Amino acid sequence: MSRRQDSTRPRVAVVGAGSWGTTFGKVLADGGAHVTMWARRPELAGEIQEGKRNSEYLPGINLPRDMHATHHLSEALEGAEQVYLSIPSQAVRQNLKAVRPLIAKTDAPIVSLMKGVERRTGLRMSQVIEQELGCDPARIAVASGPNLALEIAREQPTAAVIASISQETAEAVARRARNTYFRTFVNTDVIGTEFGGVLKNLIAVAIGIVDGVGYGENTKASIITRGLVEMTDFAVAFGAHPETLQGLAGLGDLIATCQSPLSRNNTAGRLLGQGYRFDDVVKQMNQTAEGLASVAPILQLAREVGVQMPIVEQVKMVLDGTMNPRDIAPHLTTDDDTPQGERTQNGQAGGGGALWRSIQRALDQFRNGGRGAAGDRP
Ligand SMILES: NC(=O)C1=CN([C@@H]2O[C@H](COP(=O)(O)OP(=O)(O)OC[C@H]3O[C@@H](n4cnc5c(N)ncnc54)[C@H](O)[C@@H]3O)[C@@H](O)[C@H]2O)C=CC1
Ligand SMILES: O=C(CO)COP(=O)(O)O
Repeated sequence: MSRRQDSTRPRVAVVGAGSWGTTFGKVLADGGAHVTMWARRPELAGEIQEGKRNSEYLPGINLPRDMHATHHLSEALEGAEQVYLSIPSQAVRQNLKAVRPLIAKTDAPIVSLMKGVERRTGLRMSQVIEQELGCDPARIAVASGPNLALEIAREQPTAAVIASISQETAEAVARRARNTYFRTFVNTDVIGTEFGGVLKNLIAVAIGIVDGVGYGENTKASIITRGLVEMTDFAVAFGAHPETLQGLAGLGDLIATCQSPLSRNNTAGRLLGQGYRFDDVVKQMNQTAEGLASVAPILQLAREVGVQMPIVEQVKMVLDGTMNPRDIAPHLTTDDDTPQGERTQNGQAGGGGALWRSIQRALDQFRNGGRGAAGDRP
């Protein structure tokens, strides 16, 4: 590629050069963009820029020749038509403070690639971006889906979804972030798309735990299925469309993350299930496992809207060391004797929560002449 051809390519910036940021940079470059990565560490920026490698995060992967990297944020952001963010969720706010003045004169879409919530505030990443950049939410997009970085870096065919409250923004980002091995769909359900990515991490930790204990496929399938119910109840209570949780950002990502040993959340869970203590697991993980920091704020949010999340509750107990990993199950050990309807634990889409559940139970009892329990509901 000549310098002239390179300069006619649309410029994009990727902030964060870990496994996902670098992989996404490759996706964008292979899709025709002029990509500049920002890496916090100069030596990593140097390796990507000079060697076209990121040996720490993507061993064995050759990066495109025209993918660039710098550890100067201003250089990375200069002239960017779109800005992608891929750093651990707990570090996003502080990094955005540095980004803000550098993009003040542009209206470039800002795209979150992250799958966590901020521990202190419980906010989704698009909300943190909106707060810190003070920008129109229609400029913000999020990318999610079954996207294990190393598989995509190996160019294995994958689909993802780009969500923005602005269809136009979602489409502009989806057009840029696609190539022969990476296809992007769009939706306008930012809440469902973001929460799907956050919540599947928590279920993947649970799957890792039971895997580490040595339980088999029945346990895992039960947790995945009931986990999807928890994810849906929670997200819908916050305004998500239930269909989003059936899509790439929900079920799709849940399957990928729960099945793959590449998943860091799954790996962290497995170590816990094998008997390692939480502190030791954190020490052993040299990449980001977002689920570990998201458990507490998600449970706090769930309590605020009256949504029950028995699997996530148990993950927290295992993390806290108050539950033996062997006892984790797709239900609460404190379940009462009344069999639950299968469809959701919290009632209808829309999130009536515990209140709705009691009403359902009372109605069922009334229909049964005051006898018996609620059966499976469609
Ligand atoms: N790796 C994957 O397969 C996927 C990851 N994600 C999400 O992408 C986000 C980033 O994860 P990964 O790239 O996988 O993590 P990673 O652990 O591979 O890389 C994180 C990067 O952020 C940098 N970093 C750490 N602390 C920082 C700070 N305070 N300020 C600036 N940079 C800092 C690290 O040096 C590293 O370059 C997470 O929210 C994750 O859930 C989403 C889809 C796939
Ligand atoms: O989000 C992911 C796959 O879609 C990556 O999952 P982990 O963060 O658990 O590796």
